This record gives sequence, structure tokens and C-alpha cells, in this order.
Amino acid sequence: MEYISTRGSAPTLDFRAATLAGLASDGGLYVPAKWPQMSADEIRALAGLDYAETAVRIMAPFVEGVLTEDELRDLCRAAYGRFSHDAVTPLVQLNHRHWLLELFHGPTLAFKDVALQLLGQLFEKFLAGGDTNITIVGATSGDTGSAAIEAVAGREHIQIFMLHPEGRVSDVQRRQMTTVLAPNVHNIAIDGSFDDAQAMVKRLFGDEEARGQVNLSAVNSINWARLMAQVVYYFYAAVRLGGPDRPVAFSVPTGNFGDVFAGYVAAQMGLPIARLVVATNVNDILHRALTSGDYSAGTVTATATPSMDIQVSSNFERLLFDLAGRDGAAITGMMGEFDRNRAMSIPADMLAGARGLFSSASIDGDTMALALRWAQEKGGQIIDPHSAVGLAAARALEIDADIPVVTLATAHPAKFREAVERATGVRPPLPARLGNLFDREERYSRLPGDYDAVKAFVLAEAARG
Ligand SMILES: Cc1ncc(COP(=O)(O)O)c(C=O)c1O
Ligand SMILES: N[C@@H](CCOP(=O)(O)O)C(=O)O
Repeated sequence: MEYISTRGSAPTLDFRAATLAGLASDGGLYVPAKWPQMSADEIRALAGLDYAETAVRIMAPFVEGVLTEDELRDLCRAAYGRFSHDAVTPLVQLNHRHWLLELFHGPTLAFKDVALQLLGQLFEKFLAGGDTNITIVGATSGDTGSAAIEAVAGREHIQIFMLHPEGRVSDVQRRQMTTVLAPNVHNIAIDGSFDDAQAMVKRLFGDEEARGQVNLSAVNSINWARLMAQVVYYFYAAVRLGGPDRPVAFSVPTGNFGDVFAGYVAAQMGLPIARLVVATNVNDILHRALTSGDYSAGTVTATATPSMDIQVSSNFERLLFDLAGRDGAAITGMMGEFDRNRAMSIPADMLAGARGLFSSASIDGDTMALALRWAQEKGGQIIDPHSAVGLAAARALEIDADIPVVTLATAHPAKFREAVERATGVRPPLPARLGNLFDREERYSRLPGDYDAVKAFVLAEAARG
């Protein structure tokens, strides 16, 4: 499989090179040159396979030419062997038509583990025995940070720098990052929002001076391998609900558009998906884009769903690329306009293309809290606020009654104990696997929301090794 950039001018890479590169050198995002296809019989044959084996079947075409099936199987077994639920991503039924797909049984209790546990294995495999060292620079609104740090802490050949917006992640999320004291882990709290942090990361990738000094790599969902691993659970869930012979709808709590784009990929590969619901909080750029074509970033509002406090959604570019007929020059023009004005309009024909599969909803704090209580009272489940945003959107969805609706439960409720307690009266206990999180020493640096300060810090610390 070859990987091409959404902006059309970066070199075509194989899976190994695309994984290590993260962002393309022209500022675009790597996507497979074509979407692999799975026939209905091949999808049916997934029934009964465990998660790791399903992952091998789905991901094999994406790694073709770089990893054999046996190598991929070993990596998947290692990655998914660390989940606390045997099903890895179990389905839980809430009522006759609503389901939760629990994605939080990995080491850091959020859906990010599903991809980052595998990415850690891939980095290890691709760097083993060589003399290439990589410097990962990432941005997090709370969950990617801890999942990435968990996946690479202590690994040879890797330094990781993780930027989080100071004061805008939950205490549990912050401590999950800052109490990891491995020497290759550098946490940085910046004065600003997640969008500011993400913009700095992308700018670093385009900075010749920085690229001349360190070998940059990405763990955010700009890295294709992240999304590839997330495609798997759409198949895994749909097959358990009657797919491919019965279409399924998914509601996806959305910020950076990575998780829901993975659903789009599953649909492109042949999985019958009735609807993909893009569920945002009040930071609603994606809802506005999909309803009226208005892709304009306002200021970020802090909410009880901090991981989704995002106004510039990286992976939307990957969808636009497909909607524009994979025309890299057109995407370069559109994204250039967005970078200059923080706004652009989506042409009507592209919007119509998106609406064939995507619906959207923007959910405010009160509606999110109502969904938390509904899950508690009707479904017997205490869920996290991000998942509640997805559930609220799922319940608002108008869709045929015989189609099962699956909400992606993206985080464990204990990560957001205060918000859950406010809505339900129940304070979810921290799972034992987090151990003595609140007794451990924290270590992180504080920097202003200033690109030059962050760049200088990263280059100096990376040089120190
Ligand atoms: C708990 C949680 N839910 C949902 C999201 C949104 O996912 P995405 O950024 O892939 O749209 C995030 C962060 O990305 C998250 O951490
Ligand atoms: N919600 C995310 C934001 C970063 O998203 P990513 O999927 O692009 O890594 C977080 O928790 O950090």
C-alpha cells in the first residue's frame, strides 16, 4: 500500500515511512492511495474472531509490503493483550436499540489506547536495531497525551514531548501524564488552548530548522496509523449486531474528527453503515460545517467535555480530500485560505457528498447531563461526559427503528469524576490499575503559548537526549 498526501506534493511513502513521518512535508496528511475493499463474505467471516484477529484482517491491506500478516498478528496480540476486558472493545446494550461501544478498557482508560498501544508496538518494530532516533511532539486535550506516554515511556530511540493546555484537562488526565517520570518523557503545560498547542506542533513539522536538528514524529491522529487502528472496532461492533446484513448507525463524540473519520474509512471499505453522527459539544465548528458549510473557528469554550474543546479539527482535511475528488491542489488552496482567515466555506457539492453519510449535532452541557442521567436510569450505566455527548446526539437521530444505534463510549467515567458526580450523584471510583495516581510525584514544565519558546525547549531537551 502506498500513502499520498492530501496536499498532493509530498513524496509518496510506504506504511513504515508514513508512520514514522506523521505529518507530510507539504503540510498535508497521509492517506492510503486507495481504500481497500472487503466483500460481504469477508465481513461475515469476521464473526466469531477475537479482537486481535479481527484487527489483523482489517489492517493487513494497509500494511501490505511492509509487515507480513504474522508480524502484524504479533503486534496486535501484544497491543490488545494489555486491555482489561477480554473483548477489548465490548458492546453494552442500553435499551432495545441503543448500544455503547466501550473503548476505554486500555491502560489509560480512553479510546486512544486502542490505537496508541499498537502505535507503540509499531515504533518499536520500525526502530529496533537501527540507529534512527525519533522525537515525538504531540498536543493533547487530555487523553492522547497519557495514552501516547504510556505507549512509549522508557522505549529506546524515542523522546516524547507532549503539550497540554494548562488548567484545561481534568486532574486525573493531567496526573496520568505528569506522574510518568521516565527520562524520555517531557510534559509541557502551555498557556493557551488545545488548538494553540496543535498549531504549534504542525508548525514545528514545517520548520526547516527544527527538522534539520531532530527527526520529528507524531502520535496525534495526524498520524495515519492511529486512524487505521480505529477502523477495526467499527467492523468488530457491526458484525456483532448483524453486519454486513444489517446496517448499523454510529454516534461519535468528536473533536479532531479522527474517530469518526475511521468510521468513514470502514464505510469506504464496504461496511454497511447507515449513518455516522458527528457529535460535538458547544465547540461546534464541525456541526456548522456539515449543516451550513461554515467551517470557521471561533474561540474555544471550556466545557465539561474538555477533550473535545477543539475548534480546528485536523482530520476534516482527510474527508475534504475525498470529497474534492482527491485533488491535492484544491485542498492546498482550501487549507491555505483556512490558515489565513481561520474560516472557509465548504462548496455545496462537497457538502452534499458528506451529508450522504454524516449527520451532526452540537450538544450543550445541560443536554449532555440529561444523557448521563438517561444512561444511568434507563440503561443502568454510569458513562463519561464525552460519551454522553455522543449518546445525546444518538437519541436525537431520526433513523429507521430497525437500525441499531451504537454510541462510542470514548472514556472511562472516572477520568471526569466531578462532571459525572454533578449530573448523576455518583462519583466513579478510580480503577485499581491507576494505582496511587494522586500520591505520585508530578513533573512538567510550564511555557507561554509562544511557538519560539516551545521550539527552543524541545530542541534543547532533545539535544540533551
Ligand atoms: C474522551 C474523548 N472523546 C472524544 C474525543 C474526540 O475524538 P476525535 O478527536 O477523534 O474526534 C476525544 C479526543 O480526541 C476524547 O479524548
Ligand atoms: N482529544 C484529544 C485531542 C487530540 O486528538 P488526536 O486524536 O488528534 O490525538 C486528546 O485527548 O488529546
